[in-house]
Amino acid sequence: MNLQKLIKTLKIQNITGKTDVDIQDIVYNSKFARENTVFVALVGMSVDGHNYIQDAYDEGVRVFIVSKETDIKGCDITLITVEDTRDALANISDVFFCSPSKNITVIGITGTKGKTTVSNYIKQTLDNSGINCGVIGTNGIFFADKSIKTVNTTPESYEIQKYLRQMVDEDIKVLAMEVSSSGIMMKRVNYIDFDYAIFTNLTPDHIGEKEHPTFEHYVKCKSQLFSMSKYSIINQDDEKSDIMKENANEYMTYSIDKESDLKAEKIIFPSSISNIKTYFNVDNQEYIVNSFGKFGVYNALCVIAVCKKLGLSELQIKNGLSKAHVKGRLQILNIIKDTPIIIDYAHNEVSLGNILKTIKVLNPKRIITMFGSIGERAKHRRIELAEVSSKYSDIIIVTSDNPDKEDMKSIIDEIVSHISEDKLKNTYTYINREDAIKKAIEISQAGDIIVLAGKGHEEYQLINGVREHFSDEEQAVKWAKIIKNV
Ligand SMILES: CC(=O)N[C@H]1[C@@H](OP(=O)(O)OP(=O)(O)OC[C@H]2O[C@@H](n3ccc(=O)[nH]c3=O)[C@H](O)[C@@H]2O)O[C@H](CO)[C@@H](O)[C@@H]1O[C@H](C)C(=O)N[C@@H](C)C(=O)N[C@H](CCC(=O)O)C(=O)O
Ligand SMILES: Nc1ncnc2c1ncn2[C@@H]1O[C@H](COP(=O)(O)OP(=O)(O)OP(=O)(O)O)[C@@H](O)[C@H]1O
Repeated sequence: MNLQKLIKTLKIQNITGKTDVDIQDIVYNSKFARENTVFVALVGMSVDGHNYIQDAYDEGVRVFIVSKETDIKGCDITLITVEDTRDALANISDVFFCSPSKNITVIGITGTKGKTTVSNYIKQTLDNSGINCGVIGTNGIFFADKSIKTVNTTPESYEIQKYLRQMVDEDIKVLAMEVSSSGIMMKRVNYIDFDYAIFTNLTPDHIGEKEHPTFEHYVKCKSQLFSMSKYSIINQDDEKSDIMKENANEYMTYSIDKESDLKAEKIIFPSSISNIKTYFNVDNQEYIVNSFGKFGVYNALCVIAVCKKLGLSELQIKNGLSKAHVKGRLQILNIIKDTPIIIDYAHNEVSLGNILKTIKVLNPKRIITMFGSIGERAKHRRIELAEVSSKYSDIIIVTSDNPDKEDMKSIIDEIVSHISEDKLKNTYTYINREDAIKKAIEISQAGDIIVLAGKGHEEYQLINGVREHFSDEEQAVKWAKIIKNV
């Protein structure tokens, strides 16, 4: 594409050098820099992309988009200065891939919890009715027969636009995309033409270094999605629903407790862990969701609301929803007789609390909870997870969960220091997550429920910047076979 065309809608402060040049791709990491590309210098949380302009030049790049002064000189350079390079990256990526979001129905899902579950339920329900749907989110990017791993829940704008283009070209009709607050803050979803925005819920999370400075900032970032979208679907029961409504253009609401446009009634929660189906009615129609707790119903309501808007019949929605499952979300392994193992991505207070509270109602002999907490970020979770697990578990096993460059033992010690006095005697610690899973299985007895929390679908452990292969499911199956002879 000609550079003049690529930057035609960019808000440019200053430009030097020639613009009548051919551009074959866009890069924002010098490691991928090559001839005939534009390098966009992003100011990151760890380093500043402007420091890599020379590296990109050495690799052959001659066109740079920057927001600061740079030392780079040369008569062959085109230097475009803008106020915000993240917004510029989103802008030119949209232009480069010919605005694909205008040719596909885009559903953005935001909220502290439920994004992955709702987006995958939507995909499975639509696919089941013959409407091709793609997903972008924590578990990866999925469309047609493609499955691409993601580092971020909401990838960089360039990647979103690139995969949107591929989806449109592959005749995908709908995209269900998780929109994280960091994604909004980092302008990764700017210039996307959202048809629907779904609000699941909001509680304090992702606050701290490298994320949001305050809860208010987190709320504000989330709420921006609703002004970007044509139509919003909002959880009426959530305390923050008013802020989302204020930002919405047109909206409808869903609920369990308050009055709303789509209210779940006659809810029957599962009475046994071996069959976790929840039944409920909406407008006198019975629906089933493979989940438990109120949150399972809230997630299902999001799916019903958006699928109705997309024109699916009640029967189509019922059929699709009743079959929907998501890897690592309330995934139950019934491999040890009378001792179910639940693998769940719960890694903050709300999600772990929800699961443990719901399990408690099923009256297990004991709840054995294994978890850790991420290194370097969201440090408040260490206190919250310790407190919530102390409240509902009989036995606690604290271990590692993506420590990255932080010392694993000190994270574990910090968690343990917040476990309640009465639960300390029933608390074990293992730096190695495999040892922790082994211990949980070793001490389990018939009637217990084991909860392996935090990693869900993840197939790695992030240690010192390296993703080493690790899967809770694989380890649980392995040690159940060895210890319990299953
Ligand atoms: C803290 C943070 O947000 N970091 C994100 C950031 O990573 P980064 O550390 O590589 O950025 P950086 O190192 O400061 O680099 C700045 C710029 O220099 C460039 N660079 C860097 C090195 C080099 O040699 N050459 C070079 O050009 C980089 O490509 C980048 O453009 O940019 C990367 C690429 O876009 C992201 O993958 C990465 O997300 C990390 C993995 C992360 O943990 N992000 C979290 C906070 C996050 O975004 N989470 C949300 C979910 C949470 C929520 O619900 O809000 C998500 O959507 O995933
Ligand atoms: N609507 C909900 N409300 C509260 N908790 C939920 C909800 N839906 C799912 N959960 C719990 O939170 C965990 C994470 O769910 P899910 O991955 O769908 O949320 P998410 O918003 O994508 O999370 P994250 O931002 O951590 O990626 C689930 O495994 C479940 O324990």
